[in-house]
Amino acid sequence: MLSLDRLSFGYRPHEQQIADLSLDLEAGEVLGLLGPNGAGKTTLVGLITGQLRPRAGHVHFDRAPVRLGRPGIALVPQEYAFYPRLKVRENLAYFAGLLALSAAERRHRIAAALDQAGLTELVGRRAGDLSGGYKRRLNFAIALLQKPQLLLLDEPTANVDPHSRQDILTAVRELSAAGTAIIYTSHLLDEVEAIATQIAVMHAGQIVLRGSTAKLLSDASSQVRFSTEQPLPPPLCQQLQLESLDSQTYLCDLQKASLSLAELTRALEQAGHSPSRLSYGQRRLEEVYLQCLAHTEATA
Ligand SMILES: Nc1ncnc2c1ncn2[C@@H]1O[C@H](COP(=O)(O)OP(=O)(O)OP(=O)(O)O)[C@@H](O)[C@H]1O
Repeated sequence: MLSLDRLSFGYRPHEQQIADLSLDLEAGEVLGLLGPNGAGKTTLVGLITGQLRPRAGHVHFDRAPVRLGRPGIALVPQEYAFYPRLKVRENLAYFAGLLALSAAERRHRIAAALDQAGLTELVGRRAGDLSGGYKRRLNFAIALLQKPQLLLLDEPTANVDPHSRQDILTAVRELSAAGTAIIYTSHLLDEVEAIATQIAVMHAGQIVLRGSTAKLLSDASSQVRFSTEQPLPPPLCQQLQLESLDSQTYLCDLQKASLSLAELTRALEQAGHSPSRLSYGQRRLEEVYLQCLAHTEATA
């Protein structure tokens, strides 16, 4: 459905914020787009929606090149994108009026968007007077008016309370179940782990890790993470094939190192380093993400 082919982009002639990036996404998938500050997530979102033009490469949606305002692609931006002086109802009526719809279809879409975003009770409130969480919901409702096939959400739950966050996540799940492809950028990894079917990690304008959430988490399930009181000597790290996450936190892939958990702890104890805060089994996305970035930075 969405296909990015060898995209490059720079804000200025000698800069490159997106570097030879390719990515595909199918209907109904929720892609968690992760990466540290400045990795290029918002820039990539701008290229997908057609707000930015690639220097090289292509963005295709349903096999046609993407242009700004293409029907079927909607964005929930980081910043508030409505008229604060207008009421909630007036904002929705204004944005629905920009779509080529019959009056009946407009009314229907407004009611559905209000319902999906949990805003029905607040239609008469001035948008600027809403709380931060409800302003986010209004941003979301405006994007839903289009009934998008591809919905991009750029940190939609930043500064949102747990209740509003759950409502937004529920709405995202419902949209994905109905076939909408979703790209979701967030720094809240628990949230991404809960809703994303696919993960892409960006670093310096490139995708450094990509795969299904289930596969990425299960691939890492033979890994043990532990801490020690003192940094371990490099020969011991080499012998046990340990990857250093920070000066006193290590990761061992038992499968790759051909070790059992008992053998690993015995070897550490024999060398005088009792492991503490040891975790083993299904990994959390946060660990996979941090490991990926540590590895990327170490090899950069
Ligand atoms: N309008 C702009 N003009 C020039 N440079 C920009 C502009 N917008 C972003 N950049 C630069 O592009 C790079 C990528 O920024 P971008 O906002 O896409 O990152 P991000 O991954 O979304 O970060 P964050 O997690 O902080 O939102 C950064 O180095 C940033 O300084």
